[in-house]
Amino acid sequence: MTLPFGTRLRSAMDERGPLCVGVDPHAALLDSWGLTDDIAGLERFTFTVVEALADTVAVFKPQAAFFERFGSRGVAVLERAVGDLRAAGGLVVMDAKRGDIGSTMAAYAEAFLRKDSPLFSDALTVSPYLGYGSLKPAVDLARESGAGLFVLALTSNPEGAEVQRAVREDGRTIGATMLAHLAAENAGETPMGSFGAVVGATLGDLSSFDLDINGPLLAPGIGAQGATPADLPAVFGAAVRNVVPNVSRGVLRHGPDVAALRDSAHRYADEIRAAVAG
Ligand SMILES: O=c1ccn([C@@H]2O[C@H](COP(=O)(O)O)[C@@H](O)[C@H]2O)c(=O)[nH]1
Repeated sequence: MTLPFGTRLRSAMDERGPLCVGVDPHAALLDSWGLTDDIAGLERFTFTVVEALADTVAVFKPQAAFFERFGSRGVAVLERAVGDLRAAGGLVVMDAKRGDIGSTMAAYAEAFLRKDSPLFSDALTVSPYLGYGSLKPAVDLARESGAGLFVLALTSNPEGAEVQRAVREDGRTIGATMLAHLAAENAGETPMGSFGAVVGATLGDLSSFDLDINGPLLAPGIGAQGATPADLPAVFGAAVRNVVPNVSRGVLRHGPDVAALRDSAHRYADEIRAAVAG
């Protein structure tokens, strides 16, 4: 029987360190690695990351858009990468940010969260901006498959505030409302639930939000977007223990040298561990 995502995530971060590396084959990164911006370049980039990091990093977050831009052949590379990363013991959070009316959401959920799907991932990022309830098919299938979700709550980009900090009639912000839904989803789970929030590491002091959702907080924004591991305690407060810090370009820019990629990931993991232990 598959253990729930929250349980597997806690073990993976305890064993391999609290780091999520993004697999984001930007055209600019392919170029800086001396690769062509085509399927051959995509494959070389992706499987170099797999070779360098699959056996040492806890969590990987492939950004689906960078594979989808090459059509079906790009998606085939993504499928193989997900399989290889999982086979080497890494957890895969598919960053596809899916969200739609419930009946369509059920199909998105099948694509990423049904155990025999070619793109089955340990967790999926989802957008709740068609209403949190529209995510129910994904919540239900994730529970059945032992997978997880990361719901966009307080994103790392400055534009997110106009939606996520908007205040509802009951006085709560939209972001706080999403966090409350997730806390309800995770109630009573140990060591933590499987339903996480995306909360940017770039956002400064978040003490006005209740981040205690008893679930993981996926924190993009470290490295290229300007946040650092040392910022994490001030941003997340007591919830820092449940933070899954993501670094994409900050690690990937060290390729294509396999040893340099590994060194960079280990440095980030060490810095994050020190900051969290603080
Ligand atoms: O709020 C969000 C949600 C997702 N992302 C994604 O994370 C990575 C960040 O990449 P860096 O190179 O480390 O900046 C990327 O895939 C984004 O789409 C985010 O940045 N913010």
